[in-house]
Amino acid sequence: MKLSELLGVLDEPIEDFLLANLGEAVVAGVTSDSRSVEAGFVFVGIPGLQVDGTQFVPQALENGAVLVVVSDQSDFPPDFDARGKPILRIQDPHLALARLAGAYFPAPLEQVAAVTGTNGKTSIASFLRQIWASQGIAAANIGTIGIEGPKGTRYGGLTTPDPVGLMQSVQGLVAEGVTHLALEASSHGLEQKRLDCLSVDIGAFTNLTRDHLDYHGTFEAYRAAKSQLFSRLVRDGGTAIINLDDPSGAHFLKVAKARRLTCLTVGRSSDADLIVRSIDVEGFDQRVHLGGIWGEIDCFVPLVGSFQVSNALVAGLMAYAGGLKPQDIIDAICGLTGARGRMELVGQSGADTAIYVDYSHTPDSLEVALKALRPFVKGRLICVFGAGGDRDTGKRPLMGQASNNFADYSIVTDDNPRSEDPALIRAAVMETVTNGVEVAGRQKAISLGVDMMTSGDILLVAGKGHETGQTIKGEILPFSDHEAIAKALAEIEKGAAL
Ligand SMILES: CC(=O)N[C@H]1[C@@H](OP(=O)(O)OP(=O)(O)OC[C@H]2O[C@@H](n3ccc(=O)[nH]c3=O)[C@H](O)[C@@H]2O)O[C@H](CO)[C@@H](O)[C@@H]1O[C@H](C)C(=O)N[C@@H](C)C(=O)N[C@H](CCC(=O)O)C(=O)O
Ligand SMILES: Nc1ncnc2c1ncn2[C@@H]1O[C@H](COP(=O)(O)OP(=O)(O)OP(=O)(O)O)[C@@H](O)[C@H]1O
Ligand SMILES: N[C@H](CCC[C@H](N)C(=O)O)C(=O)O
Ligand SMILES: [Mg+2]
Repeated sequence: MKLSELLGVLDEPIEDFLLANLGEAVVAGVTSDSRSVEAGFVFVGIPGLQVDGTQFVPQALENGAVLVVVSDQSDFPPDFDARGKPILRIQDPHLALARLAGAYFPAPLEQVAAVTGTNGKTSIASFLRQIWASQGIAAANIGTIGIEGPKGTRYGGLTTPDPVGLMQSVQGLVAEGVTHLALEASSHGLEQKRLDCLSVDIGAFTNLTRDHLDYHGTFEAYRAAKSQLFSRLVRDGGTAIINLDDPSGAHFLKVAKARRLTCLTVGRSSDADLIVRSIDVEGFDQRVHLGGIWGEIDCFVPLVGSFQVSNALVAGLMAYAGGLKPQDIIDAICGLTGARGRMELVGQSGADTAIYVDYSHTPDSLEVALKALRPFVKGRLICVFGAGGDRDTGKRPLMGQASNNFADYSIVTDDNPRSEDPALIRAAVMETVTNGVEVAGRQKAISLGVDMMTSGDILLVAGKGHETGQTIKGEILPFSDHEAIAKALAEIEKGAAL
């Protein structure tokens, strides 16, 4: 692709001398990491939290960058003379990176949907892919659990990947025949415009509770970041799906209406387009009576927790917005499987017991998960959990409180301590815990939880869900809650056999 063609996707003016001198140059790649620059690459210097990418302009040019794009607010490193160099100064490098990545890695899709909110994104993206797939559509979802597509699952890193990595993945999926894509729009991703490389047809909002205040500073700023899905990202004429049961639903509806997006709402209120009239728990399944635009109809959700009803219906409305028929959607919901590590039943420690792994790592999701399990508890509800390091410190005592209030016994342990001292994180969680114990080391804590179970007990191992590693002091050590539980169960069996 020629540079002049690529630069056409930027809204900002390009100086004539750049186009005259470089317009015909063939671009060999786009990146925001100077260490990946090769001859012919366009390098975009992103002002980051640690460092301003503009500092790496000399390195990028040395590595053969055909053009570097930097913020008009940034300073070059000392002694660097920018005169006569192929440098484009623009207002918004994040947006430029996304637009350039989108143009450089074209990936024609029929439908792109993105879901935002504090909890439920991974579940909804996976459910939407499953609903599409039930109709023979080649679909994929990309997010916290990686990529799930027709050819299986690949582990991933970020909830919303950076635009270059994202577009490379999307191109791979398109080459496999994928036409429909469901994405998770994290607040970091929206703020950093990571999804601006794609044209989003359908957006959805689930719920908003405390998370990521370390990054956003205030709840209002966090909400504003999430609101960008409707205020900016969903394309003109696109559709917004909104969960009205959440207190922030009305705000998101207002934002979507201001953009004149087609709005479809779901919730218990009779104002919702899809009305949840009642939910009856039938064993580990739920029967939901719906009213509104799909008529008076029952929908069967084969998952635990009323939050999964909300997730399934948001995904259902996203599929509906894309043209699927209500009956086909309801049939597909009946066959949904939960995303890995989301309220997943992974074992038993004796008769009438159950062990669940769940990804709840916020005060609200921990409360929601514990409340979802409560109806099935005949003995005690035991909760093993911790809080992540290098993340919002304010949520730690609130997570302790959630477990204290809604579990019968709390085992407070380590999540991903990252660069922090795990003992200090545990101490912050323990501030509000009166009904439990602190245990250093996640395996030890899980083994204790499994060991103390007696008939009628349910154990919830919360916080790490699908994760296969534990980040401690910059190193990712292999760790999986699934394996830790299996190990604890094997130890009990071994003990019993002796
Ligand atoms: C807080 C956050 O969003 N951080 C992201 C951000 O890092 P940063 O701002 O610290 O970047 P930086 O290190 O200052 O570097 C600035 C720029 O210089 C470049 N650089 C750097 C060094 C060098 O030698 N050469 C060079 O060019 C970097 O590539 C970068 O473009 O930009 C990086 C490059 O895109 C991301 O990898 C990084 O994600 C980190 C790994 C991360 O942990 N992010 C988490 C918090 C995150 O994004 N989470 C969300 C939400 C999760 C959820 O709730 O589900 C997610 O979407 O996953
Ligand atoms: N609709 C919901 N409302 C409240 N809690 C939920 C909801 N859906 C899921 N949860 C809880 O939140 C946890 C995370 O769910 P999920 O992974 O689907 O959300 P997410 O938004 O993708 O999270 P993340 O931001 O970490 O990627 C689940 O394990 C469950 O405990
Ligand atoms: N996307 C979330 C995941 C948190 C998972 C939890 N296990 C933790 O480490 O806190 C984050 O990066 O904050
Ligand atoms: Mg997720």
